[in-house]
Amino acid sequence: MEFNVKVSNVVMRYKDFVALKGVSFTLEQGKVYGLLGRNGAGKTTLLSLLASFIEPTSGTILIGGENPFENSKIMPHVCFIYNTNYKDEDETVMSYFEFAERYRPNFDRDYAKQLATKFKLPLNKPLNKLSNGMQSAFNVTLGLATRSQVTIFDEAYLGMDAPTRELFYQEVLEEQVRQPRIMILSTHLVSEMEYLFDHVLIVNHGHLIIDEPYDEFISRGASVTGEASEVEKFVKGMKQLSMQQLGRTKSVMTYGEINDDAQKEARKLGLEIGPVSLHDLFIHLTKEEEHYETKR
Ligand SMILES: Nc1ncnc2c1ncn2[C@@H]1O[C@H](COP(=O)(O)OP(=O)(O)OP(=O)(O)O)[C@@H](O)[C@H]1O
Repeated sequence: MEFNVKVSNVVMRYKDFVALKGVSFTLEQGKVYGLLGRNGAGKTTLLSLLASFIEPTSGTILIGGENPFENSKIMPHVCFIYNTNYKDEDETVMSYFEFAERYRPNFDRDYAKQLATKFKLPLNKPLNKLSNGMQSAFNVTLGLATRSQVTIFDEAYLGMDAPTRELFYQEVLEEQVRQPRIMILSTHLVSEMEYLFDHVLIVNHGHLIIDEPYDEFISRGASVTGEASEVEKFVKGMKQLSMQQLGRTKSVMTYGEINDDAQKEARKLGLEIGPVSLHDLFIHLTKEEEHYETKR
């Protein structure tokens, strides 16, 4: 069975606050999705809907062609990993693995133990005796070893140190080769994690403003640098996200295609066209103040 995800025109209202305002997208097996958004943009709300923790106010969510809400056929194949509070949890790491094995059809106990060794998780230690970073490593271990068709990590790295996060990222990449599935990584660590993403979703104020393959999205951003008046002429009419000027040298971040003719023109004018990072595009597409200049 294919567990692709189809979200159509989903609205989520909490009393009189609308957290998601008509969101539609599809997710395909074998891809890692980076879900980005400012604080309060609606990421956790969206992920909680996919995990059927809550039901949408309107719109539809289909996983494997079915409504996943309270659906015992679908739910075992969706795994939502988030920052869980284990302060009252005195079960051990190993007993959680045994529990997961009973309820998760694809849970791989050997892989879970390998990950526990990598993350230095003592199997016989109660969860509430693990440090914050170790609890996150435990969560990530469950998410990876559960091998659910739809695996969601909502800021799962909280508290992990940099080398541990790197171990997690490497496992995400290796797992996508070994057992391809849908993985969604919601994160604020954009620069650190962007190399993992096949596809980028950006939520802003409850709207999905970007839903694009990573490479296509990134290729639309450019920095145009050179003599100020030439740069101004060149970027006129383009969507401009930011500008910096030092003396007579100006650099403008643009968003939109710069075709081959325009590239040639830029070279003639002595302008340099460089790439822009996902981090920069994200910041400037979601910043609060008016863009200093928008499409004219
Ligand atoms: N149960 C709730 N009742 C009322 N409002 C809520 C509830 N849950 C979330 N919200 C509101 O919905 C909006 C989106 O919240 P959400 O947690 O989805 O954001 P987020 O993008 O995950 O943010 P962050 O990056 O800070 O974790 C916020 O304004 C939040 O206050």
